Amino acid sequence: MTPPVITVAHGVVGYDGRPVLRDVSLSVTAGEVVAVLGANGSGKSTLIRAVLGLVPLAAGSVELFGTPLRRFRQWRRIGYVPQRLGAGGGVPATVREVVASGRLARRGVLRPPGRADREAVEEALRAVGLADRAGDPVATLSGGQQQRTLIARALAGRPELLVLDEPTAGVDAASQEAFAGALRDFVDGGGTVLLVAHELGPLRPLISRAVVVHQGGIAHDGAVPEPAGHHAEPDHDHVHPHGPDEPAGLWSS
Ligand SMILES: Nc1ncnc2c1ncn2[C@@H]1O[C@H](COP(=O)(O)OP(=O)(O)OP(=O)(O)O)[C@@H](O)[C@H]1O
Repeated sequence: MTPPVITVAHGVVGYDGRPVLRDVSLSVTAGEVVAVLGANGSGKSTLIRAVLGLVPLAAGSVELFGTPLRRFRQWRRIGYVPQRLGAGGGVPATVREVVASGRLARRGVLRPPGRADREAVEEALRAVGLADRAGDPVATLSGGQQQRTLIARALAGRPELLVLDEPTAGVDAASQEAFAGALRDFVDGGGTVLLVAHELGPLRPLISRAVVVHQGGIAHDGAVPEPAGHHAEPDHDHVHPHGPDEPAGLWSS
């Protein structure tokens, strides 16, 4: 049997001795699109950073593609888009250069890019709707377009797993739609996705499962919860898949 793409078993993470994740277990199988939801500071980013080995576990274990994290070396199978580019300080790189950097893990730094590299870069640029901006300096793009550039960089490496931290936060509607389209193509091609989100927006129909992080644990793992505003509707009387002690405003924080 194929092992899960991600397995976290009883993961504990703390910063400076202060626990952030207490006992988190999570398994993601190939082809799933899992959204990690929760209020600000609940530990969503910490969870995905622990999955990637970017923060150490105080206890518990992580496996990627069936291999314990400490022995895992096949990083080309994973594309990661962190939360923000930051102000950038006027990086002169063009959109195409940034996206092409996503091929480095595959081709190595010293070998010049080949046709497969160039094709993967152009395809990724098309996937996120930035082919016409490829020659422009990244600094001249909107925040949403810069975020799409990072997503294209991850896609250019042709990963099997995409890990995205708030890919659509503060991103304009056009970029959100473009991103949703690129993600759909990726998933249709057999890709697996783990993403942190505050609001799902156009991503919503793509999400197969939601994991809600609350007070250092997983408060819900299953169907995508309704947006918070929905609760105010007068005809809102269906039974929730999650417990009655669920925190309000998971979506509005
Ligand atoms: N490097 C760090 N050192 C110390 N504390 C940290 C560090 N990173 C995060 N924290 C703290 O850990 C807690 C969880 O942070 P995390 O970024 O995982 O939450 P989050 O759910 O992703 O929040 P947000 O929605 O604001 O991005 C917060 O209280 C945060 O201040």
